[in-house]
Amino acid sequence: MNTTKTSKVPVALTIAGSDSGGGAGIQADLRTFAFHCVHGTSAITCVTAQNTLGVTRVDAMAKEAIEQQIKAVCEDIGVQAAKTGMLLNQEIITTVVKQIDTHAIPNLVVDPVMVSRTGAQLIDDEAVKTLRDSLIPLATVLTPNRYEAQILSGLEIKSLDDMKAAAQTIHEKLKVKAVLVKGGGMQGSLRGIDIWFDGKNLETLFTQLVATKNTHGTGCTLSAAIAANLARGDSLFKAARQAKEYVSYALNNALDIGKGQGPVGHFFPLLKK
Ligand SMILES: Nc1ncnc2c1ncn2[C@@H]1O[C@H](COP(=O)(O)OP(=O)(O)OP(=O)(O)O)[C@@H](O)[C@H]1O
Ligand SMILES: Cc1ncc(CO)c(N)n1
Repeated sequence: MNTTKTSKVPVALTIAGSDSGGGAGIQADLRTFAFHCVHGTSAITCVTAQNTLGVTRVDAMAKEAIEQQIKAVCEDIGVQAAKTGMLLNQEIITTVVKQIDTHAIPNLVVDPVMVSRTGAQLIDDEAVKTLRDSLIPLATVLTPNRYEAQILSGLEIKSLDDMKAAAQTIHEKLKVKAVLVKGGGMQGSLRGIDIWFDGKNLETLFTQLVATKNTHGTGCTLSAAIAANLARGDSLFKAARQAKEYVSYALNNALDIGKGQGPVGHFFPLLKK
């Protein structure tokens, strides 16, 4: 008698960096996929020595290693959605774009990791240009933070109206299906607010501001949750709206570990769907 239970489960792929501290990157993505009952696969683009205080070293993976990871997953398992996170340089971005095209990866969520929430640039200008011109046009959903939205829209973002203008400008300029401008880098209660635009609907996604310093990995968790929801078959806006709620849960369950900014908490009851 066949006693093994098999199930058709949605599969998502994260193409991102490794965070040794476990709070962001593929570590946050895979936990997020799991809590959405989505099987998580990964292609590591770079390895960071990182903790709650910051990043002390970054090593890029060879482009062949990135190619082979994506190929191995797509040729055997297949994915219903994917997200991109930290793509360190132009060569990595170009490699990832080629693989996304070769394997026709659907439902791509691009988290354009270029500038940290505090405004520190994370990748060089050449990489920013390649990200904007080659990868972002492939995005189903783009999730820039405040500073990344300023770069991509060319607009200064200080208010909610500025966030709305930036979302519409980015959608128009970069031809993405939908864009979610994240508010974590804004001031006051705006930190809990994101602006969605998909060419038709301009929506404000509001959650209460969570008074915690432990917000490491919020951006990774949000984009991974959107990808997980898309892999499960949700519509674009529903995927984003539910992901926003998930991040709010994760912030309210943040982990007080390390001497700096602890990670958001993915450990709470499985989502009731
Ligand atoms: N203190 C907070 N309370 C409520 N929501 C928050 C808070 N901080 C961030 N968020 C939410 O977290 C999500 C990520 O936004 P953020 O601007 O922090 O992205 P990011 O800079 O890419 O994140 P990361 O720091 O992980 O790179 C957004 O939905 C934002 O509204
Ligand atoms: C590996 C990695 N990816 C993304 C971020 C952005 O939070 C980070 N800090 N580390």
